Amino acid sequence: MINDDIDIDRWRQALALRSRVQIPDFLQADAAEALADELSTRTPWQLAERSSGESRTTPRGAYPDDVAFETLLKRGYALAADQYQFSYDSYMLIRAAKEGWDPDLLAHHVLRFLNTPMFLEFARYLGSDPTITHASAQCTRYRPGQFLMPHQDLDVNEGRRYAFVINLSREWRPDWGGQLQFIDDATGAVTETFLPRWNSLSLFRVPQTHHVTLVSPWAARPRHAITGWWLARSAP
Ligand SMILES: O=C(O)CCC(=O)C(=O)O
Ligand SMILES: [Fe+2]
Repeated sequence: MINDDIDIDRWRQALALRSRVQIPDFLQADAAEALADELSTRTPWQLAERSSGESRTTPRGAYPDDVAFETLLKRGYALAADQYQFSYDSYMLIRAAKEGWDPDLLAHHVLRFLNTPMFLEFARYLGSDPTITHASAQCTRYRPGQFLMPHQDLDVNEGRRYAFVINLSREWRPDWGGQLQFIDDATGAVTETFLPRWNSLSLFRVPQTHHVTLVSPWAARPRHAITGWWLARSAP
């Protein structure tokens, strides 16, 4: 599933030095194509957002219509002036696997692959982190107007060591927004921007302050990704 030509030692060094990297051509081309096709045509998305003041995910099969979607976005924008907000579409692979949702989806293979001994060995080596034992993953989609405000990915229970994003939207333009940016807590400066480039892996050590900028109204397609964390956990 991963591209055999990745220069692992080069990225390992860069990651150790800078705590984040973006690796191009991460998946084998046919896997990237097949997953991207599934994300854009067959994934049963649920909307995750906080416009009620608390995080909510719409029930399966009840994705809001355009009017309701716009209403929720506008409510979220109003609250975003002084509180943490986000709006993105999610397909929760861990929950889906546990509950037996949609067994024909290819995305299930990704979660399984990320948890094979071989991949976890690769993750520990690439991240110079012997504590990594598991990976979580979800599919995500950011449509025009959706966003994820600054946060650090800290989760006391989960043991998140690295965050990863496999970007699966083709020919993403910088003016389409949807950029993963890293913020210096002391100065507020943007220290690095990762465009969601086709088939790149954005990988960074947790915690770091980061956000996903608003996807522009004129973006020609949604921003699709498979994202999650490499975890240090004692039990499954
Ligand atoms: O999609 C991305 O680039 C990052 C997503 C993220 O930060 C998160 O889901 O916590
Ligand atoms: Fe994050």
